Amino acid sequence: MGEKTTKKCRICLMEIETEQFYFLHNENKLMLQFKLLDFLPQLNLNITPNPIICNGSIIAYCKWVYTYWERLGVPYLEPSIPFGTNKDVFLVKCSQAELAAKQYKTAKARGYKHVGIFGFIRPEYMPIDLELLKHILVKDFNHFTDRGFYCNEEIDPLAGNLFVLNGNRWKKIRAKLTPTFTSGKMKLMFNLVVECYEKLKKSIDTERKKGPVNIKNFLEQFSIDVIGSCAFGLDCNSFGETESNFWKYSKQIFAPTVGNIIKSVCSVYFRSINKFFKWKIIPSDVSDFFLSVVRNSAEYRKTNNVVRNDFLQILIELMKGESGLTIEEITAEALVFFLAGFETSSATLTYALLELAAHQDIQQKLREEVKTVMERHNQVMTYESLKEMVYMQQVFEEVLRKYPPLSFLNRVCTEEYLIPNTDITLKKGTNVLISIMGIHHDPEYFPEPEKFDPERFSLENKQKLNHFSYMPFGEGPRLCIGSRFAYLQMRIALSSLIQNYKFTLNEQTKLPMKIDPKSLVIYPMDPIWLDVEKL
Ligand code: HEM
Repeated sequence: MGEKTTKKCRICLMEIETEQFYFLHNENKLMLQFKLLDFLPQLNLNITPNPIICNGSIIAYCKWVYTYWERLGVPYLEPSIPFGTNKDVFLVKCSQAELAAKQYKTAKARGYKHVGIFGFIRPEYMPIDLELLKHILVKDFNHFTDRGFYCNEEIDPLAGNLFVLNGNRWKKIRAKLTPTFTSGKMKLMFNLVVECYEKLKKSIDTERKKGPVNIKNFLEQFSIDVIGSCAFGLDCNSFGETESNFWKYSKQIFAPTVGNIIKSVCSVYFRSINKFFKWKIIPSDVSDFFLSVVRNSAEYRKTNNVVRNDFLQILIELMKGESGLTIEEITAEALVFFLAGFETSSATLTYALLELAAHQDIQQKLREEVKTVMERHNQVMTYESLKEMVYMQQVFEEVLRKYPPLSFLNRVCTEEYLIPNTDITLKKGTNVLISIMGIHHDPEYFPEPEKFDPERFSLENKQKLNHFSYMPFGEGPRLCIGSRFAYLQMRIALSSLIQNYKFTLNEQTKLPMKIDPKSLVIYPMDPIWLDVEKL
């Protein structure tokens, strides 16, 4: 065994083995270290602390921080040292989505219009009142332009993507990418998605003969194929026997390893730690893989005069001209289309099939609509024919209400902000958390929220909805850029599946379904087993 290296704690001056540094060392001390890293450069103090004073002062410091919202006059939820109000997420008892929804529900039940919470020792603000939401997301957007994630484009170029970028950098890239998602561009990608669906169908056909199908896996593979084809110009062969590199590296980004979890937590709550250690969000081998895929595809297309109707082609075009994007920038965007689009779309399709299997009457009604529209179009599926499937849209809207894949929105206060109709000022740097799941499950807006009922989104009922009570794709200038594409692939898959197969719940499916507490997107923890009968 090699020699163990040690590191000296900068607060209590103890020697600790490097690999155990984060885990065995007292968490509280670590928290204070984190916080001091934020403040030390500004204070310019020469501190020589000792362990006993350190422990006591940490607790005192946390207690003082936890009076933050009280001092500001904002009602708050009771925190505990050192997790703040995030304890259940950290003990992996529930997902961040469920916790935020619970916090929303508690605050609403107490009649609060907004509530203060704490991510460790960082105060976070959660608006409850829909008018406040409207201000933060739309009317006063210039005070909340960023999500507040850490990103260092110099050492981690692929992390500098649309989802993470801040301020003017975000504005510039968003303006360049917006034309990528027009209806015209979506139409051009239609056939690429249909090709991926054909592979899904073939593979479901083989699998269903063997017994119940774990539908979640199949829809994941379909989504990977779609985005691999459209954003990277690749045939990912996710349904193949051997594991493709694309599948392997993609999974690596989402893997809930201890390292990934620490980095993600720090990138939201302790940004200065990421800055200090120069941590990369995207591991080097993953970055190298995606960069080489995009570089090779771009060069191949240029040399062989190949033009393909996909995102990559549009991104390659954006490299032209003086202010054109670099190869790193276009790779970062192709990658974010994948990261933001893969699990969200596959989770929505999975929940749709789960609900349809549990509600045979809704499944049959949807099948009849698909058949009628297909007959009207001589059995030819087109971009336009899919849009005629009004009930299917209602089904998706209800699925996205009940299971919003990205179930909370992040913003950070980028300029001091006077909360409307109060004398309370939010400080620059305050994190804002909006619980979409909480709002979508609020009986004031959606009576009997646990009931799956696509009629909520009939033309007539939709008109009665408060716009800000339903936002599965977010709201304001930072809303999801890829919703059209998500709908394109989801409509193609669902209409074809429903036309060809009947889905029923298999007894192996555990209900009520549990959400994976380690996943950021609300994702089923266990497989969803369905019996699939060919029609
Ligand atoms: C059912 C599928 C999807 C859902 C529910 C969803 C939901 C969301 C939500 C809630 C946000 C945050 C919006 C906000 O902060 O206001 C977001 C942002 C984003 N989404 Fe999606 N999304 C989906 C599919 C996709 C797809 C397919 C793509 C790309 C091809 C995509 C690309 C993005 C990007 C790039 C952002 C960041 C936008 C920005 O900050 O300017 N999403 N999405």
